Amino acid sequence: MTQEPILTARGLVKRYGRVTALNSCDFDLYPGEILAVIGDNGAGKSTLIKAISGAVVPDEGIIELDGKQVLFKSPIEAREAGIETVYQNLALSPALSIADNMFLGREIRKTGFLGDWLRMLDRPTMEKRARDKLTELGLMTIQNISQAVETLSGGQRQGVAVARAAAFGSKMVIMDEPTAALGVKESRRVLELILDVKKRGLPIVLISHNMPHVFEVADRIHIHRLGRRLCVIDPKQYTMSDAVAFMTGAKLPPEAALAA
Ligand SMILES: Nc1ncnc2c1ncn2[C@@H]1O[C@H](COP(=O)(O)OP(=O)(O)OP(=O)(O)O)[C@@H](O)[C@H]1O
Repeated sequence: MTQEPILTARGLVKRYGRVTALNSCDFDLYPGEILAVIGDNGAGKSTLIKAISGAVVPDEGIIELDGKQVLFKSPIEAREAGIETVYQNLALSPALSIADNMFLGREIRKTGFLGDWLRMLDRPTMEKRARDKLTELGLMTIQNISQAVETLSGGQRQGVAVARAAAFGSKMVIMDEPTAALGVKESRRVLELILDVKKRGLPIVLISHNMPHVFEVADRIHIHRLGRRLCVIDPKQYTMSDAVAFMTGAKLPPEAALAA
């Protein structure tokens, strides 16, 4: 890779009592790429993602965003720095509308007294921005912006969560198992959405156990094993069974992948 990474991590360590969830873990995300993170259950993928997104503060190690060292003490700090995460449980409020969900926690207030003092929301602006973003991502065909999220299908909800992340993530978007709870058709739509987000220039970290999905969309695959990055592979040069063999320790990755 000739470009500089957007985000790098070196030597991350996170211990939970006697369990070492991250054991001197390195990580690199480059501009414009979809980087999949795969690994066995308990390998430490979620902990790595939490360290990058501010949900967990590592005990040791360095994270740099755009070449500057960062230490996020909360997900809000990571969000403010441009790192958006779509969690498995989506963190949407079912009873609220699509527009309200898109702006959850970052509502736009009316200007002047009404907003500053009465905390009144600028709903028309929020609805317009939500509509624009969903249209841009090809999601407006299925949704009415003031519809409650609880009336949407799983795939549509995932769409709202991804659109929200794409709308606010200025540096990168992290997606934790975005297709895990979805049917075949809905998964397809979400994969297309991920590719759309990439086309718009945002790099994506995709954590997934679904090998066909990973091999379909990823530019590079970070294989995580025993709390650290074992290797990074190009999905065009390896098969799914190679990836699983590296992940489980059945086969050692070649030197070139280890150095990646
Ligand atoms: N909050 C916590 N308290 C104690 N131990 C934890 C905590 N979070 C994670 N761990 C432990 O850290 C290790 C790594 O867990 P992590 O969830 O990061 O793995 P993972 O690769 O995401 O697994 P999975 O694919 O099953 O979600 C595991 O042994 C897990 O039990």
